[in-house]
Amino acid sequence: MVRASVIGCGNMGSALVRGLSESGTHAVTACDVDPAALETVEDCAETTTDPSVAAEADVVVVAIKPGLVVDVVDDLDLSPDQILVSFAAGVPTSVLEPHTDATLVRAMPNLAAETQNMAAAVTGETIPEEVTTLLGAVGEFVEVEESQMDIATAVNGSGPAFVFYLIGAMRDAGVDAGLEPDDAEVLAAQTFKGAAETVLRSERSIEELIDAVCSPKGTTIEGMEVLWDSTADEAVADAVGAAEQRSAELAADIDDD
Ligand SMILES: NC(=O)C1=CN([C@@H]2O[C@H](COP(=O)(O)OP(=O)(O)OC[C@H]3O[C@@H](n4cnc5c(N)ncnc54)[C@H](O)[C@@H]3O)[C@@H](O)[C@H]2O)C=CC1
Ligand SMILES: O=C(O)[C@@H]1CCC=N1
Repeated sequence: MVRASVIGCGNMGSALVRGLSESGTHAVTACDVDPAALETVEDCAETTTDPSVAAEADVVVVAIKPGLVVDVVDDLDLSPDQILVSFAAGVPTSVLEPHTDATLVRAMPNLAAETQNMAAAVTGETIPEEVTTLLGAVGEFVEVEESQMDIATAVNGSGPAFVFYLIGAMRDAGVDAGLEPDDAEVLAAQTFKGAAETVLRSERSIEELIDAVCSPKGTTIEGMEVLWDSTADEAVADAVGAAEQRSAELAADIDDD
């Protein structure tokens, strides 16, 4: 079994550890300097506060804040037969490459790794099979150019927060009109989940799917007219654009250091 380690078991790293544990595809070592972070994953992985133990894995994933990742990678001292996967937002491959002898892959994951529903973007000249296997074990991934990583970071890395917001808005509308909060949350969240699954599985375009929900003179078309007349799409585009810009700024900050 491939040995994988996850260094940094905060929000993102712990989600990956839990998802990988559920998949059963890897022997996982979870590493964090904070024992409290390790407690959250102690049921699903070997845990250690010692990075040199995590550095023995075949695939080493670093889920460390962007400003710390270079120093952490430097200290790992990995060998050319190992693979290093960086999840750090806004940290270009060119910045990390001089600090490791391992095959380096930059990826942008998201929190849904935990439920094996992650959407990830991955970039690199050739993506080793060990990495596609790992990412595939916890969701779907697409290969992109490194120049597309800032926008991918916004769409799929930050994206879950934007979708949580939209689910909350749908829930609140239901509650305001008389649904119980718990019921409204289930209905809103399951509707997003079902709609997303439909988009992924269907041959039909999003426009065709909208059309399929809109019965002639029915309820949905009334709501869609409101959305089409609104600037909701612009607000979503602005949110994605702001996150993309911040990803590019992180890269510039790291270049300045
Ligand atoms: N939170 C998210 O949804 C996503 C985060 N990312 C990226 O993942 C990385 C981590 O983000 P979060 O999990 O949100 O941060 P976080 O702050 O929740 O977790 C970072 C963890 O790293 C640990 N850590 C710090 N220094 C360490 C060291 N030297 N050795 C071992 N562990 C160390 C901290 O104790 C903490 O538990 C960032 O680079 C971020 O850009 C990427 C996609 C999604
Ligand atoms: O907000 C952030 O910077 C990280 C990267 C993508 C999601 N969370």
